Amino acid sequence: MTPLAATAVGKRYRARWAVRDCTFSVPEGKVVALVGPNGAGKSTLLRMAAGLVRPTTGELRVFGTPVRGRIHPDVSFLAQDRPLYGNLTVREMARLGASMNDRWSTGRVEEVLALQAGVDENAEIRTLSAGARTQVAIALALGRLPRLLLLDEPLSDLDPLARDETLRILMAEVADRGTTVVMSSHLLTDLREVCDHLLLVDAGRVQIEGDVEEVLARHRILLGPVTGESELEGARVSATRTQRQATVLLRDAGPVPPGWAEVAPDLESLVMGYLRASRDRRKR
Ligand SMILES: Nc1ncnc2c1ncn2[C@@H]1O[C@H](COP(=O)(O)OP(=O)(O)OP(=O)(O)O)[C@@H](O)[C@H]1O
Repeated sequence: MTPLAATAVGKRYRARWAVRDCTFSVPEGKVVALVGPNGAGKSTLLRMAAGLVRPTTGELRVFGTPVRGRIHPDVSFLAQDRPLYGNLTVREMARLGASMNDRWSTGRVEEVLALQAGVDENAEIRTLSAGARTQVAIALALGRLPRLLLLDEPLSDLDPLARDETLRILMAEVADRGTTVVMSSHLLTDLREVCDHLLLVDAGRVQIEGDVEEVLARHRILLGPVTGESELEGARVSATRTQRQATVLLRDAGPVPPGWAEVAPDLESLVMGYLRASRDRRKR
């Protein structure tokens, strides 16, 4: 069953669309990178999937069930503001989690906390650094034993060690339990090593979506003379030019014309190419 599917989903705040006509589906047991610049609509999409925000148009389904104003029992959501009670200790917060959730594993929370070297279970939440609070929030999210884990910018305030710990915990979660993880970031570098599936959004719209290897395999970067661009076959995503040389990102490229060199893009250059195209469309 598809963990998360969106059909023509849009969200309008007053006159402005935060998310527009988004259609995608997320494969089971994979790590999905929800990437896009600031203000792209990532948090809005995740909040809609968690049932916290109602779409203006379209529909989201979680494991086949339409999301209707409440979180699906198989979903955990880590919100960007990490809502935790500052005057409780980490241990007390975990006990509160147990009392608030029908399905809960204290053992799982303790297991995750034990893997997070920088988190003291007896410390009051308000004394913790932002990074440690994020780690506690992730442990609590896993305590719900989710089948779908939605994480809004989970790595943004973690130091390199905590980031590494967190990624290992999430990788083990996917490998051992088959959990699907959707993680947002405005930096692809955060997620590049771990993601199987890419969902790139900008200006509220999906720019590209799919299995990372398949997406990469469909694209080519061609370098050649600016005067010869009309010879290129394939769907042009974007291009940059110096006086003499053009660098063109193509989808489903045809044969390479004489005088042109071909390079396989990495995920970084592919994402940059799509974001450049999106920005150019907005400028027009
Ligand atoms: N509650 C709200 N009321 C009005 N506008 C909103 C609200 N929430 C989000 N927006 C607007 O919707 C757009 C998308 O915001 P969103 O937070 O979803 O983007 P994002 O990709 O998560 O950005 P960031 O990486 O900065 O967190 C932005 O222009 C934002 O200002």
